[in-house]
Order: sequence, then structure tokens, then C-alpha cells
Amino acid sequence: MSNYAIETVGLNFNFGNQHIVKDLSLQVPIGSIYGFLGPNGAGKTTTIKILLNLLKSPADQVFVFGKEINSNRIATLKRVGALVEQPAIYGHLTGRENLINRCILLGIKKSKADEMLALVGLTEAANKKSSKYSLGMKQRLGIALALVSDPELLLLDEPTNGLDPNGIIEVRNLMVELATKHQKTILVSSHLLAEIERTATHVGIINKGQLLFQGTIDELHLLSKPMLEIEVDQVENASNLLIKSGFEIASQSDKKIIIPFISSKESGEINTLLIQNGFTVSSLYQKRKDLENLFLDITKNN
Ligand SMILES: Nc1ncnc2c1ncn2[C@@H]1O[C@H](COP(=O)(O)OP(=O)(O)OP(=O)(O)O)[C@@H](O)[C@H]1O
Repeated sequence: MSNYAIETVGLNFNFGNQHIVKDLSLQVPIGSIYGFLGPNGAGKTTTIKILLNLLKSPADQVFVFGKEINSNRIATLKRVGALVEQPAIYGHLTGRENLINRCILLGIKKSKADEMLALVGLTEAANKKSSKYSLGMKQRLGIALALVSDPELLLLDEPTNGLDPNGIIEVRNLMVELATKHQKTILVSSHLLAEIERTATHVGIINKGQLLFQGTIDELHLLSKPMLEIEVDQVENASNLLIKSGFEIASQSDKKIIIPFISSKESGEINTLLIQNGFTVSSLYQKRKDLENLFLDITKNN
């Protein structure tokens, strides 16, 4: 039996003569929250649609729970739930009615609707028209709809897009609960590194349809080592002092020195060293690389 919920093997996909997905080999372990990360237009939605067989892949390139998707379409899709683009919600119906509708459609007992409402934290809003829901509530209802058939694998395409901070936290917590308490495997796409870092156990990064990195979140952290940004007066002199004291300078501008972050203790020591030598440190903070800088590093290392 395959240990992967999803495996693509050198997947290629074209729209006309545009090569959108290039030799993509994803491996999504069963039980993982797999962050599928890439900038707008990288090919995330296209890949997710291929995984749902909404776009047809070449034979023997896409496997869901070890089964080739084209030749096992119905059997594999039964094990998959998805939220791609806008959730298909009827605004004139309540949250509960939307879910009951889906239960009827799938031949599932209606009591499942209340179970799903509780799971996504919408019990109190169950009888409210869904057009009155906030964006975050609509996303959670969308996830509840995807969960009605009790799929083992959930594909979520940018589920936090357009949500306010509260909505983002709600969806994030829900994903963690679904993975840890309900043993779902989740593939979640995003264009924000920070968003993926908070929930994912595994990460795949694509750009222009190509996989740049795939690994565990710890492996990603090794790549996206944080930096310490120091805003200080007399940057040139301060920089010389740090070099003399054995610190590696990553870069400097007219107001700021950036060095690799090692520990909070060391950051404190740097602060003390600068102040004792008469410099004015106006701020000193740890900063992680954003996706763009991470790309630069990955391509440089490749
Ligand atoms: N139906 C289509 N026909 C032709 N080209 C398409 C079609 N759908 C997507 N594309 C193109 O495929 C490329 C990848 O798009 P895709 O939506 O998969 O990217 P994405 O990573 O999901 O980005 P976003 O976050 O912006 O949706 C883009 O250049 C897009 O213009």
C-alpha cells in the first residue's frame, strides 16, 4: 500500500501550447498537512484540478491513495473532498439547509449536517441565511460541505484568501483539528509562506509549474533561516565592530545591518556590545525570509 495520499510522477500539463505544469513530482504523505506554496499563476489551482480529475492528466502520472486517477476515477474521488475557488453555497438557504441539500444529493443521512456544523464551529449560525455569513464562515461552510462524504483527503485551494485575521485563524485551527483529531490528510495551497508555516507538516514549493522544494516543515526552516535586522546609527562603524567581534554580516544599508539570527541570547549580546561602544540601537528584530527571498536562495543553491 502507498504511504502517499497523493503522488504525481513527472506530471506535465499544457493549456494549448502553454506548458503550465512541468515534470511535477509531488509526494503528500498520508496524515500530513501539505502546504502547496507558490506565487500567483504558479500552477497550484491547475494542479489541484488535475488531482480532482477536473482536468485530465496524462496516464500514469497522478496517483491518489496509490491508484491511478484516470482509471479509478469514481473510487478515488469518493475519498477526496475539495474546496476550490468559491465554495458552492446557496445564499438564500441557511448553513444547515445547504448541508442537508448536500446530504440528500449524496444519499447520506441528514443528521450528518448537524455533525458537520459542529465540526466547523457553525452550530450557532446553523439557521442563519448563508448570504449573511462572514467570508470566514462561508469558507468554513465550504469545508463542511466538502467533508459531508467523510473523505480521507481534503484539497483546499487558498482557503484563507480574502479573510480577515480572525477568519484566517478560524480556518487554520480547523485544518489542524481535522488533521489531528479526525485523521484527514490535507493539501492546502497558498501564496504566503507565513500562512503555510503555521499549519503545515510538509511543504511543496512551486514556481512556473516546477517544484523548487519539497520536504518537511523542519527541512524548510533550515532553508528559510531567520535573520536579525539591526537598525543602528553609524552603520559602517557598527558593522566593522560586529565583524571584529566575529559576527557574519549578511547585508547592510545606510540604516540597517542584517546578520543571520542565531539565538535570542546572542541578539541580546549584540545589543549590549553596540550600546557599550556608544552606538544607538533603535531597533533589533528577528525576521524570516519571505517567499520571494526563499525562491532566490533555493534557485541559488540549485
Ligand atoms: N483554463 C485556462 N486556460 C488557459 N490558461 C489557463 C487556464 N487556467 C489557468 N491558466 C493559466 O495557467 C497558469 C497557472 O494558473 P493557476 O490558476 O493554476 O495558478 P495558481 O498558482 O493557482 O495561481 P493563483 O493563485 O493566481 O490562482 C496561469 O498562467 C494561468 O493564466
